[in-house]
Amino acid sequence: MASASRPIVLSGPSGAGKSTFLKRLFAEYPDKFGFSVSHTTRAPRAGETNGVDYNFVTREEFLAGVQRGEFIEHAEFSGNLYGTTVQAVKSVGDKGRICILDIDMQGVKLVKATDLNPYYLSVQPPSIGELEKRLRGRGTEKEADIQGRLAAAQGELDYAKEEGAYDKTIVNDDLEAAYAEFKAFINKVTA
Ligand SMILES: Nc1ncnc2c1ncn2[C@@H]1O[C@H](COP(=O)(O)OP(=O)(O)OP(=O)(O)O)[C@@H](O)[C@H]1O
Repeated sequence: MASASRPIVLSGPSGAGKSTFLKRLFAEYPDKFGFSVSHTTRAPRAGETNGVDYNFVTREEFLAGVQRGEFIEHAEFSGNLYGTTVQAVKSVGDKGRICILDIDMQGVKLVKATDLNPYYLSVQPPSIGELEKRLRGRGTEKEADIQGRLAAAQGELDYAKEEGAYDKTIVNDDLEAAYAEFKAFINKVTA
């Protein structure tokens, strides 16, 4: 299989800079990457298209897929099921794009149990103190939520230290330098 079709898993603590990197990457390469389309049992909202915004399915269809082992992960939020199938990730590659999965450590472990064979990339803050500063600076979370993210961050960093957990780790200290390192890795594995 051509290496260009292997997905890329991007992980690391909340606030480490994953979205910042991806925003820049997608702006630089608008046609090269894509995200998988999730499945959901919630009803489509006005303007949403099946297969584009979500794969809209019934609860029965969703649960049958789970039974068949088709989902990488799934969860229930306010009465509706949401999840990602292995096929949804493969479909991105079938359309000639490289699928990027922006997921946490639990997600990484689940992806490792599939046959997707992605590259695993960890983005890390220079320190927990700096991470806290950035999360506060972002201003998108309430105090309790920030504490939860900081508590989870240590677990993410410990997991990343395990042998073979990631193919590459980038410490996002100076943004320009870190983004350059990120881009170089992506370009190398998608060349
Ligand atoms: N190198 C950097 N130096 C200073 N601030 C940064 C740097 N990289 C990112 N930031 C800022 O830190 C905050 C967190 O970054 P970002 O939202 O990209 O994190 P994330 O890993 O995507 O988090 P989440 O998993 O919660 O989506 C943002 O406000 C961003 O602008």
